[in-house]
Amino acid sequence: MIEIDRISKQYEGRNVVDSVSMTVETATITAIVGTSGSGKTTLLRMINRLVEPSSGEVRINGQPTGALQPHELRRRIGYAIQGHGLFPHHTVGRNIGAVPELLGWPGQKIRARVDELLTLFGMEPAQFRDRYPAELSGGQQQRVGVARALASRPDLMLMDEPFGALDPIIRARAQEDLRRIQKTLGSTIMLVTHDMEEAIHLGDKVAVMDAGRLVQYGTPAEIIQRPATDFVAEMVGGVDRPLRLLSLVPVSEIVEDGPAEGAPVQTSTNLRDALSTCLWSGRDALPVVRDGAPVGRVTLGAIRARAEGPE
Ligand SMILES: Nc1ncnc2c1ncn2[C@@H]1O[C@H](COP(=O)(O)OP(=O)(O)OP(=O)(O)O)[C@@H](O)[C@H]1O
Repeated sequence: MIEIDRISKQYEGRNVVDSVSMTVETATITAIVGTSGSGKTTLLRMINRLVEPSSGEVRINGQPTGALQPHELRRRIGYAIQGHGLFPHHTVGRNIGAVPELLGWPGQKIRARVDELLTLFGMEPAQFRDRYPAELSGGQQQRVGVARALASRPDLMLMDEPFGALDPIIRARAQEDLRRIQKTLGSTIMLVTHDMEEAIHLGDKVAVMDAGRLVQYGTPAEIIQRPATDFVAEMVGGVDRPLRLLSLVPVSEIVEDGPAEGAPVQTSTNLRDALSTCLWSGRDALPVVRDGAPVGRVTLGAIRARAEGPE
């Protein structure tokens, strides 16, 4: 568990981060979102003490970060930045193994971890281990950057706009990869983004920053349904709020008994996709299957009711 306790940063007498408190549960993703200059990066960097807080403290599993030595902090907190920050003259393998090497791990253990991470990221170790960053695509470099930050199995992984430099298609893939790997490894991740869509898509919790203050901290559904301030409402965007809400809910939640015609959807399909299938195919109910076996139907009426808010 990560506890951020009334942490502030002043520059030239101005609070750029103003008494932010939040608790981050282990094995979750927290997305810190806000406009430019709202203090997101400063908040993130106070967690690994790249920026020294003016006041307040951060505790990792109960231990204040101020009491940890720099090498301890490096081991316990991974950090990945936009543009990847890879060492250009080191191979992929050395880049990923950089922190374990610093920590004095035996070579065999480093190599095993490098190969494990490359495999998790869908990059064949034999093919990629000895390449240099310049010989990789942008998406591959991004994956190596994240793999490097995860290599020492940190208690916490900090990511600053990790997908900022990627084009939208690669970005969606990269987000999915991160989700999958986070679940596999049980990592605790805090990431900064200026994109509310990305925050809602990736975060178990979303922290909205405005002018140095944490204005709302909640689940994506809470942020969408009950924005705490006009600013949050504006960031979420009023118009397609129901659609965003639907994209968070799987069909399994509102499946009911009864018949329906045509091609089925999976229980894991989200309601936004089910709605577009209904509208696209002109049906007011869709059969639902789980692992190929019929389990009932989902109706347009039930999707609409769900879009209007929780019962
Ligand atoms: N070293 C510094 N000295 C003085 N002011 C700073 C310093 N670092 C950041 N600031 C100011 O603090 C405020 C918050 O900056 P920060 O980088 O945390 O915001 P951000 O939300 O991450 O913005 P962006 O999305 O543009 O990166 C800004 O007004 C910035 O100009």
